Amino acid sequence: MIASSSLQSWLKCGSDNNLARVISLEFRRGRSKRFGSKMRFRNALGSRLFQWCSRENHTSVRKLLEVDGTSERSKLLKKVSVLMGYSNAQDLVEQQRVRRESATELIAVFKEIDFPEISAKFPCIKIGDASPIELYEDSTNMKCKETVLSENLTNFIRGSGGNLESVYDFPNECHPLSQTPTTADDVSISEEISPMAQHIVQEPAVDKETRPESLSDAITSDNSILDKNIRCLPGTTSRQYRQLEDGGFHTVRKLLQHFPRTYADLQNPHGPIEDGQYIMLFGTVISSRGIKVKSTLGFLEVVVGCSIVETELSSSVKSSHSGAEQKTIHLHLKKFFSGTRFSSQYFLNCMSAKHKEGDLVYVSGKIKKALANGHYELKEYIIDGLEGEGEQSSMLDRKPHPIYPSKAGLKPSLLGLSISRALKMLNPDVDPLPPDVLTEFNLPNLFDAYMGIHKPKDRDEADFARRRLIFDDFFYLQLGRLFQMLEAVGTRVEKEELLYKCKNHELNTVGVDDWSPLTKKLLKALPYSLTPSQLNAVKEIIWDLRRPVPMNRLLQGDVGCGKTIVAFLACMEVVSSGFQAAFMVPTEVLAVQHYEHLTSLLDKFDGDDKPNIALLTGSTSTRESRIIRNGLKTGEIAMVIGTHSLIADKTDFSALRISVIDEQQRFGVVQRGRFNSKLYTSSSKLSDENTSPDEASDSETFMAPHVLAMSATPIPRTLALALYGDMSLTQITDLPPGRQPIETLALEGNDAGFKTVFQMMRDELINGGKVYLVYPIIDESEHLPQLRAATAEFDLIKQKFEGYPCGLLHGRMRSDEKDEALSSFRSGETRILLSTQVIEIGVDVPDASMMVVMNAERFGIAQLHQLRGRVGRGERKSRCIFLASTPSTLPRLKVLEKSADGFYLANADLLLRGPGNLLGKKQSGHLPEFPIARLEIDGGILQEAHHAALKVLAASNDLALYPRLKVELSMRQPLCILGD
Ligand SMILES: Nc1ncnc2c1ncn2[C@@H]1O[C@H](COP(=O)(O)OP(=O)(O)OP(=O)(O)O)[C@@H](O)[C@H]1O
Repeated sequence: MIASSSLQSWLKCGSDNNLARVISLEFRRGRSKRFGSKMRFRNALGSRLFQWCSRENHTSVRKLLEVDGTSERSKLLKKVSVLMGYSNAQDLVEQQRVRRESATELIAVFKEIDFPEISAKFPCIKIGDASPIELYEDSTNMKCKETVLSENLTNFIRGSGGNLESVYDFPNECHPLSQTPTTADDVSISEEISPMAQHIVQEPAVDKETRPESLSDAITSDNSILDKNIRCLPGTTSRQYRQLEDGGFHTVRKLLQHFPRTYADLQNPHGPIEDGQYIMLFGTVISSRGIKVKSTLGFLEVVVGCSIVETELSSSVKSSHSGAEQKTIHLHLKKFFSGTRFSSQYFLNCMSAKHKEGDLVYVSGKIKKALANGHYELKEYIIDGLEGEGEQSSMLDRKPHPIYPSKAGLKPSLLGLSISRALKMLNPDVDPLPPDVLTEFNLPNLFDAYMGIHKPKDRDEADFARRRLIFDDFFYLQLGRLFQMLEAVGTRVEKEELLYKCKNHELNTVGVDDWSPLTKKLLKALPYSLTPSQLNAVKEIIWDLRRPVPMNRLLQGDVGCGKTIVAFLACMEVVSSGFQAAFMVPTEVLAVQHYEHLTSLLDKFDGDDKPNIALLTGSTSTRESRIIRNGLKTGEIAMVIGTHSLIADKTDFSALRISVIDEQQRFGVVQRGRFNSKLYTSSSKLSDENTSPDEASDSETFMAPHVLAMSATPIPRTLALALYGDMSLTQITDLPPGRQPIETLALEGNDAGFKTVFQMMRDELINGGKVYLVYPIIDESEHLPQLRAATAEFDLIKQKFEGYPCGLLHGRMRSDEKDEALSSFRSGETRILLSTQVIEIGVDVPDASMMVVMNAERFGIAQLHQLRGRVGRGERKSRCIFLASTPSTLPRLKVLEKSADGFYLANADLLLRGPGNLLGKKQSGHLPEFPIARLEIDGGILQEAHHAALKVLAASNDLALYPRLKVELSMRQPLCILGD
């Protein structure tokens, strides 16, 4: 008894903290099999106690503590814990954990931030320049805390050789509460430490007038706060730091670039609530309790009361809106915990304490079931507290409440809280963009943009902010790319030309009067006038062709918008100057079609200046192709239209100046590059009068041909190149006059579906239309019995539509048979064409008015869009029917019902497939990380960003005038990811 009280008094006299830590350690080691060593136990706890006993000569106490063997170990731990005033060892561990976390968090703030390391990494961070003592000097309160900390918490550490981590820090998986479900978000410490941390992050205000303009000065300017380590965030616990870092949020910028996925409308929804419905409501915590069901099971139940407006008249309280009723519903949020550890009353109490009665919260989830009138159980829910007065008042002010997507298992509430803290650190002067760019492009400054996206006053402010942040995404990409190009271009001429282009980006067209005579002649020969955007496209391309730097341009326009004639005109411009043009298409059918189209136009030329045009495909006879190749080599042939044969090794050009690649997505990267190896010789003259003879000969020798790629549906890689690469973009945005939208229907290909389709076909044929039937395969396949085959259905269709001649077209037919089938359909000799996807690319039969695609789910979205583009190419109203094999595939096809916009559909594809490796040869890959931009709707901002980047580089091509932009660029965009 005496021994016991003596030990008790010793335990209570100041060393209890240390001893408790030892016991806690031993207890946890005992639980974790990995650490259940008797040896350690003796060393750690035993030796301390025995030392003390020996010193104090307490033999009786010594006896009391004398235990041998691990079976007695737990008894001792319990005994000592009770003597120390805890109910048992587990209770001690629990309380130690709470203390330990608080301590570690505080120590983290004082000790863990390695200021010199941070400042070495980020020279812009000023705190590293000052000695830590000075930093803390102002904060006596904090200094005091640090001293207490040092004394209380580091005593025993010193006794253990100063190695806190090794002695007390457990690997996460061994921590008894490490498996705590992530419902807990301990922020209690944050209030305590925030004043100090705020002090740390506050930087001296910089007088705008005296702002340094040199690069080194700029590096230390305030915009660099964005690249500070998040460990500088005020009021954040070390556990939260770790969580954030594990989630990839290493810098303030990363955090601020985690944008809300949406904003909650603070008006709770109207209408009745049904089972399974997804709801997002604001409300007040009514109760929160942790209930232990049995020794290994417990649950937490939080009841939230939300006020909603219902349209049903049965509810009790009338609102001011006529016909609407306001009532309070109760949401029951339950979370179950299993295992003795998590079902302890202590743990459950801790969990329930997270939500206090009266707390304002935001709840989202699915209604599981109605429990009673006005009471609903919610599943898969998220409950976010509205932390701090700011958020609560934002709720009361009915401001939009940002909803953050979770990332790497981080709770949206933690992210929201950390973002709020990061915003507090921001300086209004954080923007590296020059003010004139902001004014010209009507953008908010960066500070306002971050505030506006995370804490908008209203939706408009959020939208305005979003515009700026999207602009930044694109602007730095464009700036980086152009900057890199300027740095990298080899010759002086190219550099100057590129700069010229940058400086005069608004003068980038050549008016019709200045076109070459041949180009003007072709324009005159057309049976129609060009649409405004076709005309603009030609002007833009011709301007580029006259630069002595190779053009790399994408001509994008939706199916049937008339890209071919634009490319023909560009070829004529080059031919007119004595150079050669090559026009490469992916199929023979298309090559023949283009060849016939162009020759028919050239036939209208009067005089004898008609250029010599040739057709070269795989089906061209050996003799004929030898003659053509010879003509290309000698320069006798000015323009060649063909397939892959154009890039065969044996095809040489005398002065190739432009290569047009139609439907360029059909060609691989390597194939496109092959044209570059066909450098033209310097024998021909240059058309650019502005270029001096010296420069001309320089560039002539080394310049690769201009490349004009055409695409209706840019595949992901193309799109990515337009964004990242040096590919300029010309768009045709209008359709020739008289075109009507194609009526699109996605139907299930069952009996009823076919009946409808056949009836529609009949109506179309009676009205004089022509119908394409597209099949996924040529012949029936045993392995794929569900697929319809073109040849197998030929007779059936002939029978069904007697009196309407049918044709067949597929890839296994001979070239002349294909031409024959297509020209019969074009002339109207056949009215129904059963075909495979061979018609997908570029086939132009203007009066074809209906298309039916069998087993449409077998085709990609972009492919279906291309196929659909084979109809609606004239003035006749057209229809396209996609037949799905199963109902489950219908939703994907319905995307095409809703949109006829190639860019939108390409993006749907982009999201599914990723844009591929930009610089490699792969055609598949992952989506680039755009934190906020959505390509399908933000193309306009991309253009603006491009212009802004040009403007900046035009003013200072090496960015010497904009040091802050240069720093920002390197922080955002390590240039290596852009290639080169
Ligand atoms: N300005 C115009 N006015 C009237 N018709 C035009 C005009 N421009 C082109 N066309 C006609 O529109 C049809 C489609 O043109 P074209 O084949 O060049 O389209 P495209 O953009 O290449 O389409 P796709 O991507 O499907 O190949 C052709 O019959 C062409 O003669």
